[in-house]
Amino acid sequence: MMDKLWSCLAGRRQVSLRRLLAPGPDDAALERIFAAAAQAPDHGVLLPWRFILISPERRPDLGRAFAEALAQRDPGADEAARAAAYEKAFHAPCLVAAVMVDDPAGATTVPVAEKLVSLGCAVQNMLLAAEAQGFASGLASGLAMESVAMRRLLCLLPHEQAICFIGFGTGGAAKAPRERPATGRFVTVL
Ligand SMILES: Cc1cc2nc3c(=O)[nH]c(=O)nc-3n(C[C@H](O)[C@H](O)[C@H](O)COP(=O)(O)O)c2cc1C
Repeated sequence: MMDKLWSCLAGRRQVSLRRLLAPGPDDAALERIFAAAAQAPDHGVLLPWRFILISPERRPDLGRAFAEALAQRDPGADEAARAAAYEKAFHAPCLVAAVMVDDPAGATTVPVAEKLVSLGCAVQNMLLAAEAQGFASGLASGLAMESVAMRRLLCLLPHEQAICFIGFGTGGAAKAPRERPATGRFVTVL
């Protein structure tokens, strides 16, 4: 059991979204990926996150949002830069936006940092569930996440924040394993 878990933990690597190729997960595999998110710890059981699957039909809208976000923060961006921003929407056969929900209606003492931790756990569960099913994955964020155009496209409420996109697909060229920090660098004993 530990071997299986470890092989997923150690086997997962960031694959840039443009290198994620078809096939992506089918409906059943994707459902397991989302079900894995539901296993995340969640202080207060607030469900402080949600995920938005970007359908193929809406990729052009996402592309326009990326391009608009670029134009907003850099009005001088040239046509090539705008085209590259638009193209990002077509990377990865399966693309999901990860959104943190800091719902004031759930007024509790759970701080926003804990909600973000819960989202991070959900995301990692999803990456591992993809890995366990033979799919590669990658995360992408950037300034466009907070743009007006992106917020409008994703229909975010004021208390919601798009954190990153998660791409799933079939891996690019195998990367050399990343050297991981020795536990002594981040574990101390009080
Ligand atoms: C919230 C979040 C956002 C990320 N956004 C990006 C990104 O925009 N571009 C990118 O290349 N990697 C992004 N990454 C992935 C990291 O670059 C990657 O995890 C890191 O290089 C370590 O590699 P590994 O995941 O293979 O261990 C993101 C990771 C996290 C947790």
